[in-house]
Amino acid sequence: MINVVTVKNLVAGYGHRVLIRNLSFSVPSPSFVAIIGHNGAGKTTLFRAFQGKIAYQGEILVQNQNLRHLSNPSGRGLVAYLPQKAAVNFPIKVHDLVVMGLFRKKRFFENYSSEDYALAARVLEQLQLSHLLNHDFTTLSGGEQQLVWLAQLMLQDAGINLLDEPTQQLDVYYKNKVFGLLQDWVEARGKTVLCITHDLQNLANMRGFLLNLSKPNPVLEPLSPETVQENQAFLEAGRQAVV
Ligand SMILES: Nc1ncnc2c1ncn2[C@@H]1O[C@H](COP(=O)(O)OP(=O)(O)OP(=O)(O)O)[C@@H](O)[C@H]1O
Repeated sequence: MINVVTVKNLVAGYGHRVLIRNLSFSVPSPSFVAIIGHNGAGKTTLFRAFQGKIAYQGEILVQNQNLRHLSNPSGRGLVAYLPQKAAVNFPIKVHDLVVMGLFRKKRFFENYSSEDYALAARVLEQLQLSHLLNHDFTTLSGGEQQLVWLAQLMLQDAGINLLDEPTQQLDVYYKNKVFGLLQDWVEARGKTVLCITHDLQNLANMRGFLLNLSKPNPVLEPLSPETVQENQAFLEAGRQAVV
């Protein structure tokens, strides 16, 4: 069987500070996986390991291929990453930013076609952002900017998507909408989404798994109202001392 994502005996951190201690889990089929835990538990650090941005021990396999030995996994459409905060400090129209999600299909300096822009417009429509298409990205609210980045990531069409708090700045309406869209994306398009989030109340009715990095031995737990409630209570009870 080809596992979509397998993490084996992962150890990662910064210098002498080990944040991820011997983490192993396996996602056997395209799934939604919520990654939860207290601030500083190592959630973003886990994604940094996936991107090869920090040294780690152990193995990370995507579709049974060792990420450590894969060159340019994002260029190959294997893994896409949506960071917690991405800044743009020059004027750019929303649709020009979103269309860049198609970079894999373009050669260097090749222009985006009207078909490319039509694809970008369709993703923006799914996110109910069509009215912002011609707006300057830098003038949008924080939540609107977050949705535009999500549109760009969806256009990348990668198999495995690492999303770092994609709903952090969204209002309650959009939080629900984005989690619903991610669920559709997994189930209708066969995408795998690893999603760091503090929005536990949105997870209770999702299908997939959660991974609580604050637990002493984190494992994939199937999402259900009961597991979400148990993990919420666990996190509310406070942090465990790190020995
Ligand atoms: N480059 C770095 N060098 C040293 N320590 C770092 C570095 N980056 C992050 N840390 C520390 O590692 C810890 C874990 O950071 P990480 O960003 O993985 O947490 P997180 O679980 O994503 O938290 P949050 O929910 O607040 O986003 C934090 O205490 C942070 O200060």
